[in-house]
Amino acid sequence: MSHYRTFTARDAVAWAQQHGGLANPETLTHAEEVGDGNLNLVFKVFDNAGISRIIVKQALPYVRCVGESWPLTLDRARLEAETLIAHYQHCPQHTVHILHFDPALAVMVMEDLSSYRIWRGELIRGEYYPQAASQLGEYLAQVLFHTSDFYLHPHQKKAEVARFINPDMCEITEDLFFNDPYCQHERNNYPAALESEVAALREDTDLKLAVSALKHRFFSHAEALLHGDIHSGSVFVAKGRLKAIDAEFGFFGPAGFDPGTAIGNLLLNYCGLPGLLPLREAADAREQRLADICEFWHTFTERFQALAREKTRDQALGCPGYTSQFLNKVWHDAIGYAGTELIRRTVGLSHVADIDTITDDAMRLACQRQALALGKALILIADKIDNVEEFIARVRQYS
Ligand SMILES: Nc1ncnc2c1ncn2[C@@H]1O[C@H](COP(=O)(O)OP(=O)(O)O)[C@@H](O)[C@H]1O
Ligand SMILES: CSC[C@H]1O[C@H](OP(=O)(O)O)[C@H](O)[C@@H]1O
Repeated sequence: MSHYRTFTARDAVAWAQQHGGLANPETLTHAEEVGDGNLNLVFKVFDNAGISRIIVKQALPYVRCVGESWPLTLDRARLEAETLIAHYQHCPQHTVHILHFDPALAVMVMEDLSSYRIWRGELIRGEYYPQAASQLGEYLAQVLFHTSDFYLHPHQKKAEVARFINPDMCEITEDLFFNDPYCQHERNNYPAALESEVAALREDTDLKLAVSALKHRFFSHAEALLHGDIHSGSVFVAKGRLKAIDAEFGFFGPAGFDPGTAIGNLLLNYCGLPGLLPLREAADAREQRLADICEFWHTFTERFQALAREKTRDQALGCPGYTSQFLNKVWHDAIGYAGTELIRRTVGLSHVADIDTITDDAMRLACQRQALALGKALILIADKIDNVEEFIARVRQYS
């Protein structure tokens, strides 16, 4: 018999008092539900001075943004907590700290990051965090390397793959990224004016073949413990600091998926900027986004290479030149996955504020068209791009 019940604000306060690890838990007095994501309840728990001190997050037995007609496993809370705990072990400076997890209630208690801001909002407002991209590269290099066959003993790696089997959440990604945009589906959501571009997606056999290969690798390549949904809304930033949250899509998948999702979201912002900021500021912010992608790419590559040099345990994977060969494949995958993120956020169920909050209809449509054209091109040319300079040059071609 399950003890699950949906938390009220009062429950959240009691839970935070009991499990928040504060020296003075009685000072916690009230809570507010602030969840703005697609899936879960998130409570901020405040003290008697009105300061938010602890976060209590609970999975609902359905998809929040759709409702009870779309039931969803509560086990996603365990997968989120365990992924973040594993990532914290390898990169505490860039991962939110999970303080407590209860599987029956699907509730976790975590570090309050209210002094940070969600990166997506900052990117939309034109606020620049010059270290964020390189910190995100550091986070992904650390967590992907330390959960890969380069580092883990083969037995431990296989046990970890089993612990992080996440079929229900993976199915959402499999459908939303790789199926829906390429067929007529009731979940799709795009303006009528985009119909001819969207019909062209359905008819493009080369594109669909490339998407099939990306989906197949997502199904079958258990390379590392991914965050699984590392978009700019899953990243908190502050001056010189960055922390990842929201890892309920975590599982062992192709290492290029996370860097691809991150780059895809920087590019969605790039596409939206002309509709978000005045002309001159938008042009400057676009250059910053391209510089962000460069920083992210270089940091990830250099850190992963350095970790592989110092810490590879497997004899064959330690062969000189193998890490570079592996990383070339990771980047080819990442470019393809970035393309699928651009497309699914434009025509699929779940959009991004970087484009949807553009108030001028014609401008928003132009930005959506650019995202689609860029997404398509990236999927098709992914395997031909060998370094970030070539990648940036290709992005500029679609501007
Ligand atoms: N550790 C945290 N500290 C402060 N605010 C948080 C924290 N975690 C989540 N939030 C707030 O809750 C919102 C939704 O959280 P998120 O984990 O993205 O939920 P979902 O799983 O539903 O997508 C975030 O955008 C942020 O405003
Ligand atoms: C039906 S879930 C849609 C979408 O929502 C997730 O994002 P988030 O939880 O961060 O809001 C994820 O990107 C899913 O693809």
